[in-house]
Amino acid sequence: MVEDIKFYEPEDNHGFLSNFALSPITLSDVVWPSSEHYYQAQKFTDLSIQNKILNAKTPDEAFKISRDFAEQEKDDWMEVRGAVMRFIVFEKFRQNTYFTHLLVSTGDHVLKEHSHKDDYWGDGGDGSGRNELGKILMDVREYFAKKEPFNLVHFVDSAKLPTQWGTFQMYGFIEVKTGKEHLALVYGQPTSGEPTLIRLHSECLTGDALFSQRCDCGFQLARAMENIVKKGSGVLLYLKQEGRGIGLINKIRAYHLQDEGADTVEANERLGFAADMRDYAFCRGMLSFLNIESVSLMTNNPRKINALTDNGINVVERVTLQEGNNPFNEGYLKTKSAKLGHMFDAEFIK
Ligand SMILES: Nc1nc2c(ncn2[C@@H]2O[C@H](COP(=O)(O)OP(=O)(O)OP(=O)(O)O)[C@@H](O)[C@H]2O)c(=O)[nH]1
Ligand SMILES: [Zn+2]
Repeated sequence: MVEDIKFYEPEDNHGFLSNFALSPITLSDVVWPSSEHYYQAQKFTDLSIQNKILNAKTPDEAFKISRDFAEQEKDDWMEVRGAVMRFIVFEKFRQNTYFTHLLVSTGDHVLKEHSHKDDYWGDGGDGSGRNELGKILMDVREYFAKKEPFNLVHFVDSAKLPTQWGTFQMYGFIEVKTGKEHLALVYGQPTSGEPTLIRLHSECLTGDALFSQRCDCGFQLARAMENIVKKGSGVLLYLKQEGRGIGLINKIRAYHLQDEGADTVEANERLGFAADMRDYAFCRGMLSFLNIESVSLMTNNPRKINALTDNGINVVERVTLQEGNNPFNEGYLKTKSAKLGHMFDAEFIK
């Protein structure tokens, strides 16, 4: 059974669902610090009261000011309050895409405002309340859940990842279309407005974890993480695309054919696969969650540049990542250059 998500205090788990969560909303050039500020102010026609609430330092204060003037509430407030709430909750999420990602990532859990004080907007504390706010939030969620980029991945959780180069923050996502688990490793605080140094790294168990010298993956992974830490900030997307999308066991079959003389492209084709089965469209969801719109991309692979560009990410610069050439991957690197278009210096693959 899917458990209910109960929220109340903005600083607690799922607090972003509360109207008391700070989330600036701009309406006709006026910036409301929270949906609570806006909702409380709409109770009054008197502009001076509206302004007092607008300028309240906190949502709690906005609520208290509104109580102080309770006698001056609009006559029709009870009839219109539902529409006002629906409007401002929708705007809150429309204008705060990070919150929208979090909202959509709650999937199909029932959302409940767990309030002992309120049995209209909330659940009344004992579950008997109408939970009208929860219902509005679920309607808003349904609307955005179908829209890109929110429909691409669901964020699950985040934790620290200390490494030999520095401590990254690791974010876990589920790709909606396939159910695959992907990671984002974030180092430092990428500056908004500036391109972020990123790498899209396709999973390669043999290279990344088992020290294989058949490919260049493990060496590239290490260098990419080092480069990010040296720069002070950046993001590595670790993508569940083992074997260029054919999976680990099929990659072993492909390696077997390569042991017998096939190159990396021929081996895939003999197994009935395209040379490269990867699709990067969902990366836009992860980058949107992290608020990244323009990037310096560490890659030698022109397909990755095109995939991001096609998905609305501005690739400002390509950073080469030529690492780990050795006698065992010489043929592999040459084939990538000749058949897959990888951009290597002649020196690197000679
Ligand atoms: N099918 C198949 N996959 C391979 C082979 N060697 C490595 N891979 C996979 O290829 C992916 C890495 O892709 P690469 O083409 O090396 O490099 P790239 O990531 O596309 O491009 P760069 O950004 O330049 O590194 C990983 O998923 C590996 O598991 C192989 O011989 N056959
Ligand atoms: Zn590899």
